[in-house]
Amino acid sequence: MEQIAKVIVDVPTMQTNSPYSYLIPQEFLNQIQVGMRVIVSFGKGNRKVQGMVVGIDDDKSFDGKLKEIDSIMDLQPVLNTELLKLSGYLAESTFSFAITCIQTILPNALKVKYEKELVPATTINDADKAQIFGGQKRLLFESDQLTTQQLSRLLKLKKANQIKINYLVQDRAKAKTEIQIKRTPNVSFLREEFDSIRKGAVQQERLLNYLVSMGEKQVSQSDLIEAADVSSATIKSGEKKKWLTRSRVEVLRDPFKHEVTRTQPLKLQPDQQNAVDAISEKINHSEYSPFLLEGVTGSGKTEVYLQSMAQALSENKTALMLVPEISLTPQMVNRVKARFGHQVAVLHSGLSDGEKYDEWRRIERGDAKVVVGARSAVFAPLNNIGIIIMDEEHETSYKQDESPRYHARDVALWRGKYHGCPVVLGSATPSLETRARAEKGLVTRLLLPNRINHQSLPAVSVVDMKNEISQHKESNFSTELLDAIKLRIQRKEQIVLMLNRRGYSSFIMCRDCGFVLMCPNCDISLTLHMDTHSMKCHYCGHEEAIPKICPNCQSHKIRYYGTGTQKVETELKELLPDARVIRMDVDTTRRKGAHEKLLDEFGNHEGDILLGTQMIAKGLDFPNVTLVGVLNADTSLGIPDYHSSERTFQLLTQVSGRAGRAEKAGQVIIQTFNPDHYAIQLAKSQNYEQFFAYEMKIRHESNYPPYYYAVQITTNAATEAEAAKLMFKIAKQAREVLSDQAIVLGPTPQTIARIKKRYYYQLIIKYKKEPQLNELLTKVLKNSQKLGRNAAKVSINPNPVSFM
Ligand SMILES: Nc1ncnc2c1ncn2[C@@H]1O[C@H](COP(=O)(O)OP(=O)(O)OP(=O)(O)O)[C@@H](O)[C@H]1O
Ligand SMILES: [Zn+2]
Ligand SMILES: [Zn+2]
Repeated sequence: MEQIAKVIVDVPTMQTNSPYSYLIPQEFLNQIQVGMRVIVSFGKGNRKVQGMVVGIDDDKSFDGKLKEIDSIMDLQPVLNTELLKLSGYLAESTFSFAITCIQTILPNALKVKYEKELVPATTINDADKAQIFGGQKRLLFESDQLTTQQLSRLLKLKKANQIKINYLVQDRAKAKTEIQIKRTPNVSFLREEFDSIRKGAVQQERLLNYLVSMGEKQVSQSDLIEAADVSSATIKSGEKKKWLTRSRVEVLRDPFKHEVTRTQPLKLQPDQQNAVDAISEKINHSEYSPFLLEGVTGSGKTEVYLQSMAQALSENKTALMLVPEISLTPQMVNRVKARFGHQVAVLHSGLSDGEKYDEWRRIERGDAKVVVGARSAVFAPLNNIGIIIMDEEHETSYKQDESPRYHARDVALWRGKYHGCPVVLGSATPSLETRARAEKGLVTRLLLPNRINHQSLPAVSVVDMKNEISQHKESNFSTELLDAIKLRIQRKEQIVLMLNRRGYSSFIMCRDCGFVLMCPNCDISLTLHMDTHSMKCHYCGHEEAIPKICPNCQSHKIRYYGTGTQKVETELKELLPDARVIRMDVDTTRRKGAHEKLLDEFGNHEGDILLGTQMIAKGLDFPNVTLVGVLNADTSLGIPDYHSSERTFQLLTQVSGRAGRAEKAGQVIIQTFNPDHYAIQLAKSQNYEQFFAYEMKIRHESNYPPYYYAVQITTNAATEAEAAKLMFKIAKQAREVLSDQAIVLGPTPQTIARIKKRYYYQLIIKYKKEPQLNELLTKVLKNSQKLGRNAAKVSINPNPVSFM
């Protein structure tokens, strides 16, 4: 009998999206399984490539001559049937390569070449053990060093669980340790030292000042450098003079690893109970059912998630919970851990490959029954899923913006169908798509219309900054907001201030000639970073020094523009010298765990004001916060995209929801130049339903999603002409197959027309039903690949979250 394996080869082209057939060698008959990786010869040159077995046929009818599989890479499947099927769905629905989709699902540790070792299990018999291990405890598994006979033998032993295989993943995480500083306990000695330093040694003076006031706690050297504004050389000389001691200390790598105090389920409010009951019924009946949990901010959605997950566990099933960006939601992760303890696996980008792989294995083995993670956690290898939850389902970070361009919501729904389980999409401001699907009855709506304990939503007022500006110029703070801040500080309450920075950044401009410093590789201005004292490009990473004179006209009046958080912080310190400000933005949260640390400080009331960018809008639950201020509501409105009103409304509602969540009532002040805009007016009344109705009307009138589907086609090339030429050709092909109902926008250059020295053109197709479209797009991709490496490239983005 002959067996034929269907193999997806690691040669990313559209042509290789269908599996290739390979003969299974006699030695591997009935040994090779679907989901194992193999080595095969590919193409005319018989290049050795990796491949994934996606099917096995006992069919002998094949009469052509087939190549044999060369070798195997795994002794057991690394992907199960479900995840393999899912990779197929991904490839098809996102116009991506099958192999890229498989790799997206596999953890990194399995992608790169890691060493594997074999160890005998207790069940192995002595003869086998002696023969294979020859008295050694372990054996490196290098399949290219072994004969097919040897491999076949190992496969059999593995199948009988007589050997075990370990992946020796090198931990690639850096920064496991840091240098910490402790001052000498002898403070009077420090005071005397002021006299001994030579005049003008300002750094040493600053260091002494800092040491005298820092207290007994240990601080990291890098924090000290920043806080005291001294160099590491000064610290070293301080060590020589016995002012301080330095030591290397191990720091926690996983910010979520620390133990959390366990919590018990709360007694549910009636609305919460209804929601949990409806979800539990579907869990118990193993029934696929999409839910929209629409609950105002502070209505207790999290408790509904937790108790629904508990229901799944009690039915011996598992639970998957997705959150927008894990580093931004430490509070949520802690709540899940506090309820489910060691059964929880957390997948986040802060983990090293090794740690991720460990968590992945824990999930696969069934040791972790609850998984919390951001977008890619939707591929967690859970078996027997009883519930899938997607918190803040409207967040755009759920959509991946590189290939495969999937939306985690679609994948969650696919897996929900596969496992027969409820999928709960939760939000205070659902995406229009999801809310519209609920309207059509495709999604069941569960409502939490009230805050816990019937605390009212905070009162929101809108301040027209046009009036303010004419009165007292350039300040970021209106009189109303400033007075409100002072009042809270007096009352020892806390304040959250948000600076809306989407589409807006701090740049440098010459006041004499208007020159703006641009990235040499991209069509975008460079952003000023005070912490590194440099100008950076957010797209390609280009970095250069801050110019002191204008490169264009040599004027010295080159100035810093844009309302950066640092600038606001400086102004706050001038206006309210006694207020303690905690600043949270990309600069202060770059280091691992920094985000959580700052939030902890704020939670412990070590700061009065939490000042930050969008990252502070989500999910924070601090009972002492009674005032939320939005400094500039408009910047996200100004973006020429059909989503901008929706984004602005969502953001304002989310951030407003941070105020008055416990006993004390909350207040929100929104500063804007567009006080009459509907997104701002409706955010003021925090009326999601009204916003939904109004925005749907606008989308209907202008033929936008969710009334239409959309697909974005992009070309890029080394010259603008090439990118445009290919785009126009595709547009022509598209117009030939599309019906009259479809609407084609473009071709146009993209908003940022040049990135990393390549030019971008795009075409948007809005459509309702176009049976020929998918086929055309697949063909376009195939053709573009024949053009070769340096030619113009095409990419396709189905249902883009933005048209820009
Ligand atoms: N049944 C309950 N009894 C008492 N307190 C509750 C109950 N349910 C939730 N809470 C508390 O109410 C507060 C708000 O709940 P939670 O943070 O879950 O709201 P949310 O709907 O997720 O809000 P947001 O959308 O703003 O993040 C939390 O401090 C939570 O512990
Ligand atoms: Zn750049
Ligand atoms: Zn100039």
